Amino acid sequence: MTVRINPSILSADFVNLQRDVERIASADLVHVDVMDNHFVPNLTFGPQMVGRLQAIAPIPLDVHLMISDADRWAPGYAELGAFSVTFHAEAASDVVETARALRERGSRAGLAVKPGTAIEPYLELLPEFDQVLVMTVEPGFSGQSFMAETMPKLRTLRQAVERHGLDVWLQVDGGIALDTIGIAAEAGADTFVAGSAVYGRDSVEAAIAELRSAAEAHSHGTPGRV
Ligand SMILES: O=C(CO)[C@H](O)[C@H](O)COP(=O)(O)O
Ligand SMILES: [Fe+2]
Repeated sequence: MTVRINPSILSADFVNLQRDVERIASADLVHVDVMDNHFVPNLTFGPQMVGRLQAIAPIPLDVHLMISDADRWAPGYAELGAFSVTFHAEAASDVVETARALRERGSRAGLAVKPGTAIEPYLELLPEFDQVLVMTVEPGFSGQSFMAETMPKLRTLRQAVERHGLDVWLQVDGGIALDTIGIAAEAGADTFVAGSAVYGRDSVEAAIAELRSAAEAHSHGTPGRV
């Protein structure tokens, strides 16, 4: 199974964002956290900044919207050219319509769920999505501790994806570091967001390589895995 490492620029230096985005060129995607101080108690930036990041980033943008009224605002991020746009199930009134609007505009459609949100109601909708994001912390801030109690949700998703032969990426976000990434990989994740575990290191390149090896060692489909 292909492992993807998506550093989160929430842990970057906002005054030197271009420099910090260029430092992670060896990663797969740039994870861009959009927060509105309403859906979550934190505020980052909006479409103007995402448009500039899209113009300068050396790797594609993985936009994670933590904003209310996702149905209304998500399609605009796809129009900026983002590779993927993920919105929260808790913030949308029609997740299928919003996912279709994203795909029509050329982006991968992602559905995110908070730690306390059950995944079962969305399993039959999986073909409408290209990726599902299981939050492994309460959304809002970087540097929080990984919540292992979210792993059963990931196992349920992995089983559903395999059973139906779907190509849906399973992403985790929050508290992913060298000591937790293997737990999420073993539970079925293939796409890993890491903020502080990348930008908190002197060598972000070494951090990305080490996270990738640790995930691959526990990934589904790895030769030798039972
Ligand atoms: O969506 C997020 C927070 O809501 C961020 O992507 C996440 O916090 C990444 O930071 P860290 O890896 O330090 O937990
Ligand atoms: Fe995120």
